[in-house]
Amino acid sequence: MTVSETNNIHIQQISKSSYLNQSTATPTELRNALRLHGLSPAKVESFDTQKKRALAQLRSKSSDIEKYVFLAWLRNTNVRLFYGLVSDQLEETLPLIYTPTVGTACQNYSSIYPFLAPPGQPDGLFLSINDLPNLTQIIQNYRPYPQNPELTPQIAVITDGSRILGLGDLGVGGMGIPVGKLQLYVAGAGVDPRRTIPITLDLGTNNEDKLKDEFYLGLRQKRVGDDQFFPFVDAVIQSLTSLYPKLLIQFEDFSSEHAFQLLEKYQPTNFCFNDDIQGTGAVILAGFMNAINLAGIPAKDHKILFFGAGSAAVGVAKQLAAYFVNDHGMSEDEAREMVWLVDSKGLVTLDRGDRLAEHKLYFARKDNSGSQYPDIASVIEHVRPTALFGLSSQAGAFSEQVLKSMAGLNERPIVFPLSNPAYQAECSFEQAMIHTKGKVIFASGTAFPKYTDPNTGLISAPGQGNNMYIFPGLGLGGILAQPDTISDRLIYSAARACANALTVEERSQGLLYPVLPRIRQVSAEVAAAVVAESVAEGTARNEEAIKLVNAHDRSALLKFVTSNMWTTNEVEEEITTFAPHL
Ligand SMILES: NC(=O)C1=CN([C@@H]2O[C@H](COP(=O)(O)OP(=O)(O)OC[C@H]3O[C@@H](n4cnc5c(N)ncnc54)[C@H](OP(=O)(O)O)[C@@H]3O)[C@@H](O)[C@H]2O)C=CC1
Ligand SMILES: CC(=O)C(=O)O
Ligand SMILES: [Mg+2]
Repeated sequence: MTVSETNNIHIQQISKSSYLNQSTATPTELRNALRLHGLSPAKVESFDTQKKRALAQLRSKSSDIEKYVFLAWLRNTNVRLFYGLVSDQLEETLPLIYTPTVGTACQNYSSIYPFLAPPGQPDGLFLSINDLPNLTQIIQNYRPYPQNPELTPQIAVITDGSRILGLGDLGVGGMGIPVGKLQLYVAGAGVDPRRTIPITLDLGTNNEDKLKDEFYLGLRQKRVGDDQFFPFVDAVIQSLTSLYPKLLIQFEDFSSEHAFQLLEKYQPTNFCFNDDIQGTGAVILAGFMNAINLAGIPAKDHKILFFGAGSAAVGVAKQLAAYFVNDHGMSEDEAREMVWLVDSKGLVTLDRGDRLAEHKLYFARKDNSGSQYPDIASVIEHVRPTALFGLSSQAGAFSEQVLKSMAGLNERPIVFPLSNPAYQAECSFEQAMIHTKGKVIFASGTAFPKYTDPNTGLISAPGQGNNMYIFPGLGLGGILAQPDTISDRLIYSAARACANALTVEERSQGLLYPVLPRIRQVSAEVAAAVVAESVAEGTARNEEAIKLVNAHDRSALLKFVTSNMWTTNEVEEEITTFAPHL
C-alpha cells in the first residue's frame, strides 16, 4: 500500500472515529488537512459551545431514560464531548449514566439497544456460552477505536447480568452496568476510554419476563448450571489474560454465591477484584470511619446490624471486622462479634435449622441461646445496634418504627440504606431525617436529595455510600503499580485513603464522603495509596512508582498519579499527529 493510500485510510477512519472526530469543533486547517471539509457545517465552534448545546439538548429530554439514550449516543459518537460534558456536570449527569437511571436502562436494554450506538460502534463486548470455542477471536473483534491498535486494554468490567443492582436477573440487559462503571473509570479516575472493555457474559437468564419478551436480545434459555458456568468464566479469563497479560478484571453484579466463589478462585492468582464485595466493603468502611467520629461512641462499643446477607453485606462486614482488628487491636473473634447479619429468614444464627450459604457462616451468631429472631424489629430489640446497614434490595424495610427504634437507642444512630437504585433503598434520606428527628448519620447507595427542615429551614446533605468512590481509584492504582494480584491490603489502603480524603470544610459540614465534583481528587488519593501499599508489600512492578514511593515524597506520588490521568485534551493532541505539518 502506498503512503497516500495509507493516509486515505487514516482520514476515512478519523472522520468516522468517535474518539478523534471533534465534529463542529474541528479547526479549519485540520478539516482541510484531513479531508474533513464539507462533512460538517462551515462554522467552527469552541468546545465550550459544543458542551453548552449538548447540555441544552440533554435538558430538553423529558425523561431520564431519554437522557440516558442521548448520553450513550453522544459517548458512542463523540467521546471528547461526552466526557467534557460529564466532567463539567457531574452532579447532573452521574445519576443518568450510573445509578439510578442505569438501572432503568438495564431493565429496558433490549428495547433501547439499537438507539445507543451507531452500527459498528459496539456498546460493549457480548460473550455467550455458545462462543466458547472462539472466545479469543471474538474478544479481538472488540475494537471500537481501530486507529490505535497498540492501545491494549487496561481494565475490563465483567458481569453475567444475574444480580443487577437490586433489580435481580436482567440477562444481557446487565451490559449497562459494565458500561456505566467504566465511564466512571474515565470521568472519575482518568483511565483512557480506549483502554476499557465492558463485558457481559450471556449464560441465559432465569427472568421469565425477559424470556417472554419478543425484543429480548440475549439467549432465550435458562441460565446454565455451575458445570458450565465455571468452565466458561475460566475460559473467558484465560482468553483475556493471554491476549492482555496486564489487564485488570473487575467482577460486577454476579449473584452472591458465584461472586464469592469467583473471588476465592481468582484473587490469589489473577489481577482482579470483586467490586460488590471488596469495593463496597472499602467504601462503607471509609464512611463508617468518618461516621464513628460523629457518633461519639468508641469503635469497640459499636454493634453493627446488616439487613441483607449477600455479597455486599458480607463484603462490608469483613472490611469492618478487618478495621476492628487492624486499627483497634481486637482479636479476630472479638471483631467478628461486632457484626449481626439478617437475611430473608431473620437473624443469621448457626442453629436456625436451615442450611446456611457458605458466605454467611463466618458471621452466623452462636450466642443466641437457642432463640431465633425472624424479623428486623425483634433483631433490633435483641441486638440494640448502633449502626444499621441495608443491603437487601427491600424497599422501605427501614420503616418508621425501625428508624424510631434506632433513634431511641442512640444519640446519633448510623443508618445506611445502601441498596440500589434509589427506589430499592431501605428508606429515603427524608424518612430517616423525619423519623430520627434529624439525629441520623446517613449514607445511601444512590444519591437522595438534600433535606430542608420545615421548622428551622436548616438544609442537610446525605452521604452517598457507593463503591464509585473506590473502584476508579483502586483500578487506577492497580494499573499504575502493576502488582500481579489485588491483595486485601490494597483494598484496605483504598478504604483508608477514601476516609481521609475529606477536606476540613467537608468534615466541618458533617459529611461522610467528599462531594461528587471532587471525585477525581478522591480517586487520585485512593490510587496513590494503592500504589504506596503495593510498593510496601513488595508487589509493585512499576519502577517509577517504586522510586517515588521510596522517596517518601507524597506530592510527587500524587503528581505521578494525576499526570497519568486521561483528559479530553489528549484527543486534540492526538488528532494533530495525523497532520504533523500543521
Ligand atoms: N451502595 C453500594 O455501593 C452497593 C450497593 N449494593 C446493593 O446491595 C444490594 C444487595 O446486593 P447483594 O448482596 O449482592 O445481593 P443479594 O441478592 O445476594 O443479597 C440480598 C440479601 O438480602 C436478603 N433479603 C432479601 N429479602 C429480605 C428480607 N425481606 N428481609 C431481610 N433480608 C432480606 C437476602 O436474603 P437471603 O440470603 O435469605 O436470600 C440476601 O441475603 C443490592 O441492592 C445492591 O444494589 C451492592 C453493591 C454496592
Ligand atoms: C453500586 C453497585 O455496585 C451495586 O449496587 O451493585
Ligand atoms: Mg455492583
